[in-house]
Amino acid sequence: MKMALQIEDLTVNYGEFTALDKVSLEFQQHTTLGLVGESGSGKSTLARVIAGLIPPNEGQVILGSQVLGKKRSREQHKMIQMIFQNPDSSLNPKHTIRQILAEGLLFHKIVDRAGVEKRCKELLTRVHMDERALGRFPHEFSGGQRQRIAIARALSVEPSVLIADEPTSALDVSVQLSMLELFNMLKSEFNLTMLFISHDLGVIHAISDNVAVMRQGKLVEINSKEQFFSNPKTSYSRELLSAVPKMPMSNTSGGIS
Ligand SMILES: Nc1ncnc2c1ncn2[C@@H]1O[C@H](COP(=O)(O)OP(=O)(O)OP(=O)(O)O)[C@@H](O)[C@H]1O
Repeated sequence: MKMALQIEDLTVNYGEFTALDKVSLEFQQHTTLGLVGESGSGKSTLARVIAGLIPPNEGQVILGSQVLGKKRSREQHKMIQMIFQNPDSSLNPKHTIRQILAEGLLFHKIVDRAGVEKRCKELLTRVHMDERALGRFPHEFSGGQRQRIAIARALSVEPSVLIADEPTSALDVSVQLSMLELFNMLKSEFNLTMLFISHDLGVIHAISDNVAVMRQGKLVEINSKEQFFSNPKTSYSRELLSAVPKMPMSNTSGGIS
């Protein structure tokens, strides 16, 4: 299978503190890598480096066959998009949903001005929202709907890689489930390669093809989902799994939620 993204020996220091310590990973095209690890293990830092939001002190990110330098081109930036736990961080409260979606479409010349309205409507449909949302403002929507708008915004520029950092953590369980279904659907529709961060192993089970585990800035395990949940490689992963209360079996969590 082709590699969509590779990261090699990524290291990030915050002053004396090493938040990422020579992390290397490969992402096969059109797969989802679930990233788990305790709070402070470096998951968000890794996500932000891959998305180009913070530069690494060492190491590199390779997208397809291109090494992404410290200053990414406009095209390189658009290819890796990120979604956050709080959608408000990427939605300008003073802009209508139309303006929010149109911005990236025009900036990256995905469509011309005449094509914007149609494309905005299509994007909303893809995230299962009504096109009448276009004239409204972010505060007029629920948290789950705002997250859908943030997803539509990220996908508007046609990225090849989507990074989602705890995108369902702030949502009710019922909304979480429909959001996970949406991510799985969009992964196929948009041919995405995904990095999905969650502290919830039920969510990781529902969304991932492969699972990576971080601890204290280091990658301690990378495994297929099946192997991770049935036969993890490290005692740390076994600890993580055993810390999860056993719940009645469900379709999404395989008993771990
Ligand atoms: N800008 C910063 N300056 C200094 N230290 C930072 C900064 N950002 C993160 N850190 C530290 O780096 C470590 C890794 O943080 P990071 O947010 O990547 O962890 P995480 O695994 O995503 O945690 P969580 O699950 O709680 O979000 C933490 O100890 C954090 O306090």
